[in-house]
Amino acid sequence: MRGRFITLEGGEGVGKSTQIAYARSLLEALGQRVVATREPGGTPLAEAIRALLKGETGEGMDADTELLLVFAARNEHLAKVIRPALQRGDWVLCDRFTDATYAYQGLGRGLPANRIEALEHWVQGDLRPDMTLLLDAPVELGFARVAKRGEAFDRFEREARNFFERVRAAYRERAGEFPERFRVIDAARPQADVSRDVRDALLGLLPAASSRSDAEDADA
Ligand SMILES: Nc1ncnc2c1ncn2[C@@H]1O[C@H](COP(=O)(O)OP(=O)(O)OP(=O)(O)O)[C@@H](O)[C@H]1O
Ligand SMILES: Cc1cn([C@H]2C[C@H](O)[C@@H](COP(=O)(O)O)O2)c(=O)[nH]c1=O
Repeated sequence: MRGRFITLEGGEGVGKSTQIAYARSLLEALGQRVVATREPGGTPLAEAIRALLKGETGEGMDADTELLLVFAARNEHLAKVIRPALQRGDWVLCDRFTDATYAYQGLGRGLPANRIEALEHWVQGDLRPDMTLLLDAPVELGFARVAKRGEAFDRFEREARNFFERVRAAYRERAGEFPERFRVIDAARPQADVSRDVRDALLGLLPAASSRSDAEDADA
């Protein structure tokens, strides 16, 4: 049986990594095999591309170069990690995927959607996430959380506020376009409230045999 492909999306600092860690421990406690991964990244080569994208060379980057690097990393990640895991029947929890490309390189950078669609079709074929959890929160709230980490901002995080407003708007548009796939979660609330919504969304994908009370035991 093919596994489940779940992506978490949203702007900077909304809590994606936090909720992936939560989802992983919940699913593992329910006896599921889980691969938790991220984009860009997830393999040594894709992580090296991530470092280039995040700006470790210190030079700027043409928007089309950025788009091509994102999809080069994605192709490697799909070939080495995501497709094999799904073929084994595992759950794949991925911190960002192609919706991020539509948000950041599409509305954010202003690249035309048909350029992204062409690469999506080439690299993914018909593979799409089974479910996408969009953690939605005001841009300033996400940045306040990122700032608390006390780390230097990367090449994306140094973009202007209106870039991230476009990213947020693009994610919300995508959620409206694909309502069967997206669950929009208000990520401005305390962590435990967000996790409850994540749990409810995931339980909806589990076979009926894994009951809600099992999940409540795992959560305790
Ligand atoms: N609901 C929440 N309320 C308050 N703080 C939170 C919440 N969720 C996560 N945090 C904290 O906010 C910070 C950012 O969270 P996290 O790293 O999970 O976000 P992210 O979306 O993965 O960030 P990035 O976009 O940088 O990858 C962390 O310090 C985390 O502990
Ligand atoms: C998948 C993907 C990612 N990005 C950007 C978005 C973020 O600023 C960084 C990833 O770092 P984070 O720790 O997850 O915040 O990469 C992008 O521009 N396009 C994409 O497709």
